[in-house]
Amino acid sequence: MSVVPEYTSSSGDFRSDTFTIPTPEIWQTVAQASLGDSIYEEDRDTTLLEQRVSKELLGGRMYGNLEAQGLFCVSTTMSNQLAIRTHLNFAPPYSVLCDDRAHVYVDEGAGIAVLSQALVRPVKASNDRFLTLEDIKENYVPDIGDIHLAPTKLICLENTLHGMCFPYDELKRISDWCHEEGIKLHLDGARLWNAACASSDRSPETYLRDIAALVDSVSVCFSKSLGAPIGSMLVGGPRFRAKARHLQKQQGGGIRQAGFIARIANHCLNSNFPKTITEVSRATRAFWHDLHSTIKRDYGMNLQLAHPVETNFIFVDLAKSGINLDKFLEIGEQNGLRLFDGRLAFHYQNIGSESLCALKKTFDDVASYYQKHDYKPGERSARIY
Ligand SMILES: Cc1ncc(COP(=O)(O)O)c(C=O)c1O
Ligand SMILES: C[C@@H](O)[C@H](N)C(=O)O
Repeated sequence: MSVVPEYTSSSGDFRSDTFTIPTPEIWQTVAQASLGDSIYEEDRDTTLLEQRVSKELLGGRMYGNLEAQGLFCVSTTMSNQLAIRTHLNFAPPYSVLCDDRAHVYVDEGAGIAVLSQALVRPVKASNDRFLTLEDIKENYVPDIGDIHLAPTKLICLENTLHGMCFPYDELKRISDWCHEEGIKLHLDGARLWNAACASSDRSPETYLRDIAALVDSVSVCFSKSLGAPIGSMLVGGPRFRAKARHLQKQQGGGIRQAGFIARIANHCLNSNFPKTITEVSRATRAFWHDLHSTIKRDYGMNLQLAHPVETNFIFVDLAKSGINLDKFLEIGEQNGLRLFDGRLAFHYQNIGSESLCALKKTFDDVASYYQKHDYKPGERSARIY
């Protein structure tokens, strides 16, 4: 039986912000966790976290001034799929429209089709960054009684998506239109914390509240940039939460003594939002600025981005930059780094000087290699994010 090597640090891990590991402080907070059974809604820490996220952080109101209520979930895949099933409420034929890069479409195991029996309408963002209302209008399926069609009953947006922020004003336009058309709007906000900290025209706290007021439901995640090992929160109106909680139990997603998980999530909120998450984004942008300019100056290599750097991700387009994926991973490993491909995820445990020096040296070594070797595209292309 193969032995999995012990994972003791994420300082050299740029694969994703999901790889952060619990800190000693996290384990210390567990000792004070409440012990109630959260399936019977008897756990204090779970209830306090649900209330803190829905009432305090998201301002207590969803679209239509509905009271916001939180449902603690084990993952954001679960909270997204529960939201979709709850909104669609089993009346196919219908369809869900989303960005063709959306996690709910690309990375949730065809959950929309399998669990909600819905057609998915993936749409390419015409600006390569976020879906506009025009993109949606050109691709949604109207409910006009045509028995050939699967009318659009839900739109799922994502903020951030590939580290890019969804502009508030565009989300407002889409929200207004959706609700005139009788279409529900869910937001996959696994990294909504990051978008809030990157907002240029309102505080992170105000941003979260303003966003929640535009959507019918939102998922926020504790196990990404916040640094918790597990946990997500699905927030919606009272009837929505009641139905989602029923479906959660049906799917085996009910959690007995969830107090310690909820307490850890709350601890990570206190520790990392908004200050730490803001610092990670600043460090990410600064690293890219320095990397691009020095690699060009020292080696003449013009590194290309697949997406703009707005929060905690740098998406280097390896092929356009003339870098073979396998060579990049090989040199990264030589420098003690864990990489998936050109997507570099920054988090509060890998922005120390040693980590960033190892990452910079990786690119120096790659650029130096290509001063002596021609670029050969590899068999394997980068993961489709
Ligand atoms: C945008 C987005 N949504 C949802 C998820 C799913 O989260 P989880 O891993 O908790 O299921 C992820 C990945 O972690 C993600 O990047
Ligand atoms: C791969 C995906 O599920 C994960 N959310 C990530 O961004 O790493």
